[in-house]
Amino acid sequence: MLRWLTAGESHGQQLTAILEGLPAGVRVTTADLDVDLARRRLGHGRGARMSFEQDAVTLTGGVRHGVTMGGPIAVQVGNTEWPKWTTVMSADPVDPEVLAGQARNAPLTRPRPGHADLAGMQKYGFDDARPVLERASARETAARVALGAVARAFLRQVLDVEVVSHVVAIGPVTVPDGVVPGPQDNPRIDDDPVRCADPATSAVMVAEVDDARKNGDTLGGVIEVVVHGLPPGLGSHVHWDRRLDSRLAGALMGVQSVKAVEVGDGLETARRRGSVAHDEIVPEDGRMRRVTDRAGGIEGGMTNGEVLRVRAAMKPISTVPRALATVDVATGDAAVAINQRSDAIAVPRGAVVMEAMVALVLADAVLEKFGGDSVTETRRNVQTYLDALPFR
Ligand SMILES: Cc1cc2nc3c(=O)[nH]c(=O)nc-3n(C[C@H](O)[C@H](O)[C@H](O)COP(=O)(O)O)c2cc1C
Ligand SMILES: C=C(O[C@@H]1CC(C(=O)O)=C[C@@H](OP(=O)(O)O)[C@H]1O)C(=O)O
Repeated sequence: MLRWLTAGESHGQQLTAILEGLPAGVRVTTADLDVDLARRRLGHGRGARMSFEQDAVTLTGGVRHGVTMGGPIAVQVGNTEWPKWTTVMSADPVDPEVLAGQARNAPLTRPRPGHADLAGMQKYGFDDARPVLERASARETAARVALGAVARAFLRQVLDVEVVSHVVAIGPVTVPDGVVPGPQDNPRIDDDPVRCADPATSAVMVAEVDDARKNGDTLGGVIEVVVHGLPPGLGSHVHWDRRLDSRLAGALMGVQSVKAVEVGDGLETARRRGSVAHDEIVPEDGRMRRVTDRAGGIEGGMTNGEVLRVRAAMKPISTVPRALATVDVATGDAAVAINQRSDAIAVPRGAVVMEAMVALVLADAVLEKFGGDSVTETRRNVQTYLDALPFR
């Protein structure tokens, strides 16, 4: 079983993450983590912080000379914002007079509709949104992406699995059906300002982002994660919490601002008749082939050997410059919500976070099916299974 945890605040000293349960022998370096962290910072519509936040990443446990040793893998991602926040975010008590002189420490009492501010203040008994937004912030996804890079290395090394993603909708602008990136397409898609795999749609998406920003507004959208190279049989039909679709949906819904998850053709499937909703199986050269991949590579909660496709829908950013109505909790009066430096849209960056979550869930499912204390052992178990697989 693979377990992972993150800790740390948006303007704290650093994020900390631990990944436990990965076998020994996975080749992974700081540079591998840097690749995905850099990808997470890109994208048209990103906020100012993403142009200077450096994501200073260090592997602090579980890896020696570029190879995992079987123990928990520990990662820290330093916040380059920290020097400006040492007093306001200090773990130890600070002299109240010193704090009073810090403009950044002024209580945030005008909660943003759509962010965690108000529900978090009520739940935890705060009269200031700061302690809520610091942890609700998607800054935390940098830690998940660092762990996802480790999971990605494992998947590549045991199964040649590639996890790619693309943005399929921004606001009302949607890519045409049938655009599915290949296993090596991430670098090409990364070059696109909105990580869209279709150049014509990309241009319209960019215009949509520019228009929203010009009007003091924000946007959401839909991301599709596509996974090539998975064998059939990951996950299981036997119990709800062993279903791979259930585990993927939970992991993707666990990313800030995700409001819906679809597997394969998802909601569209529900609108079709059965005769055109499923993936027919035909014999070909003594093997079997699926005519389509509407199911997105999962049937009965298990991979079926086809390309895996899952989609996550992100709501628009809730720090809307054209400020939304709220109540000042200090006075009870009508007010406009906090507006501060923010992304106008985080969907292109969010795609890299979704990849990380999918990679972590798949690495867990691979270990559940094949076990192994070393990459060599896991690979051997995979090969034995594939060699014995009927109807292949
Ligand atoms: C990668 C990423 C970046 C985000 N950037 C911002 C941002 O700059 N400003 C903001 O208000 N919300 C941003 N969000 C969304 C908030 O984190 C989210 O609205 C908040 O956590 C509440 O969402 P929830 O209701 O889904 O929990 C971002 C989300 C992600 C995934
Ligand atoms: C810092 C990151 O994203 C942040 C997520 C976020 C939010 O409310 O979720 C708000 C913004 O933070 P700040 O107000 O400090 O600019 C984003 O920049 C990051 O992704 O690394």
